[in-house]
Amino acid sequence: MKEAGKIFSDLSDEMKTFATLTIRDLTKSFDKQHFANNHISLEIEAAKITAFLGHNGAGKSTLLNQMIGFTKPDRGDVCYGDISFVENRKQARSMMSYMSQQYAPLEKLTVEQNLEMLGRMRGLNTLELQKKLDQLLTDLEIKEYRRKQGKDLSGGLKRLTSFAMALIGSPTIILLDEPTNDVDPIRREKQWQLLQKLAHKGHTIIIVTHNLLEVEKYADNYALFNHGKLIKSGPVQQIIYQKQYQISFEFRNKDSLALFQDYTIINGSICQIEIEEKELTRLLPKITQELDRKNIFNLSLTQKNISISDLYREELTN
Ligand SMILES: Nc1ncnc2c1ncn2[C@@H]1O[C@H](COP(=O)(O)OP(=O)(O)OP(=O)(O)O)[C@@H](O)[C@H]1O
Repeated sequence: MKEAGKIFSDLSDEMKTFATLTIRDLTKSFDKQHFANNHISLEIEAAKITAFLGHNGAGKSTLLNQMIGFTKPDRGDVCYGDISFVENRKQARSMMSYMSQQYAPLEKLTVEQNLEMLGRMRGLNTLELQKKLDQLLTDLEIKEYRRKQGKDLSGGLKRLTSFAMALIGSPTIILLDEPTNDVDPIRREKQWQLLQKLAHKGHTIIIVTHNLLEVEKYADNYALFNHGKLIKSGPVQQIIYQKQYQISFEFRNKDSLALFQDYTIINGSICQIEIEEKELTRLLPKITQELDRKNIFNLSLTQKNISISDLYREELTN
């Protein structure tokens, strides 16, 4: 097993040595009846943004809490390369930053004092600290609020300060629980752009979010959870490139619809079927046959790409 401190001390600001974060059989029950996390196994790539998705109560925050070591798993492990974060909680916390759903800025400290505190804890010297702090405030367009105390910030500005606190000092692994909530559309874009920059440098970014449009636009990978279980995971682009076809036609005789399993009837005379690309070649000849028998009129075929919202609905609604 590699020495725990070794990988971390090797990392410079422009970090190059990154490992996969491996979650193995992670299980947690708070009441011995329901699983908040139910035997989760997942590999999280370095240099990527991975979005954790799922309904309220699906277990996403519990998983983050176990990764950083705030919650002890009943079983399982989280490993960064060869380092077990469950066995080395201190190590986990020195390599990770965590932005929780609750606001982080201390109320009596100003925005910059909050950031300075975190930057110093992560080992930045005065020069580096000022540079990073200025850069973050500029990138997030919150420079004008730098001398405001935590208690005087709006909800969105608290969220942005918490976000900057998670990023300052460029931790190797960054865990973010709903960081774009309450934030205006322009600054949200800035948040995602910052995360993409960090991912390009090799950082592991994990973000819990309910904003599927943002996931589609900015995240590399997704993991979908339901009732404590991991349902599906993979690259976001893999979903988007799956094609689905929508066939619709006008029918005279309902008997002709017996050919198809799932269809929707619109206005009593139009049948609509959604099929995947691989099903298209099987179904089209049948439909054409029906056309020949003059039961089907006005056939139309449209192609649509599947979005992450389609996948979410398909997997999580019955
Ligand atoms: N400290 C705790 N004590 C008891 N139950 C808890 C605790 N933390 C979480 N839970 C329960 O574990 C389950 C998962 O909660 P969790 O907060 O991880 O879900 P989530 O996916 O992050 O939800 P949301 O999207 O609403 O933030 C829920 O049933 C929740 O009530």
